[in-house]
Amino acid sequence: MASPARPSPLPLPDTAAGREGLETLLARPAEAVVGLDFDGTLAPIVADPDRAGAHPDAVPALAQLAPLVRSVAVITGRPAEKAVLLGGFADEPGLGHLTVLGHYGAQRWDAATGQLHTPETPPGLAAARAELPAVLADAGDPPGLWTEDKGQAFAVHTRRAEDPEGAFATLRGPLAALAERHGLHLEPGRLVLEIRPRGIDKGVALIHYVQETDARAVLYAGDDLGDLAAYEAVDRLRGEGVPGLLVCSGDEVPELASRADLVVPGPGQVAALLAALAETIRRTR
Ligand SMILES: O=P(O)(O)OC[C@H]1O[C@H](O[C@H]2O[C@H](CO)[C@@H](O)[C@H](O)[C@H]2O)[C@H](O)[C@@H](O)[C@@H]1O
Repeated sequence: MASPARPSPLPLPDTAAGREGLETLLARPAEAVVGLDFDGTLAPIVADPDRAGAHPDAVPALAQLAPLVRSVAVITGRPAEKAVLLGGFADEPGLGHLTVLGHYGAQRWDAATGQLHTPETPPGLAAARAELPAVLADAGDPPGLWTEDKGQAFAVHTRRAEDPEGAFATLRGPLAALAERHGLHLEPGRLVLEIRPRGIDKGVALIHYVQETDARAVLYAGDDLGDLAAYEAVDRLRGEGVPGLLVCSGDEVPELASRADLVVPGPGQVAALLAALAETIRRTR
């Protein structure tokens, strides 16, 4: 397949598989799905999760790219409605067909209908939440913790603790045991330990979305451990003949960065990549 000419801002992936994924996306954009994580990928990491917002270049870049590809999905650990709000995704020209898969794919919001589909609250969550204060107290109640109640899940943040890394390490085992006792899953992330339902992850969500849209190429960008399942899904899709490009936003999580085809410094450069993709597709079609 002939490679379309690329303008200089479009970086070249480090791997042959990534280059094939990029070339396929550029050659047949109308068959491609773009999947994007929110925090750390579209939105810079900040101390207060309620004050996270999309990078100023992210939504304009997405709005340029979305009409040129088959579909764009934001796949996030956030509740979908929270990501829509923080991202400013609703009523955005160009994003009329955006899908936001929240709670690692358990929940779905579609811009086209404005409808939000939320599953039943998982059994065990209320009991785990009630037990949390005792678990934190037994672990010495590290000062400066903040618990985010997400409805279908809850997350203990250590970013604003006196010793963020130390508190994370101290709490990981006890919170894993709490999740286990209640049939739930512990999802570790960037200075956050989240207790959420089992049975769904970003990989399952991405595979379903690619199947639903009958896509023949995929780009996925993420920054954290919760994105590893989506990376594994792209590997599986490649094995089934669907080329893919794995992008990592920043290198704070080596488990992810080491598996990426392309590492960019952060959300500003993810936005620049999306804009460069849109520009290249427009120039070469
Ligand atoms: O799947 P994502 O979209 O990446 O969401 C993962 C978690 O992101 C949020 O926490 C992270 O971002 C915060 C704001 O920048 C930061 O303060 C925190 O340290 C990060 O872990 C969010 O608060 C969680 O609910 C998401 O699960």
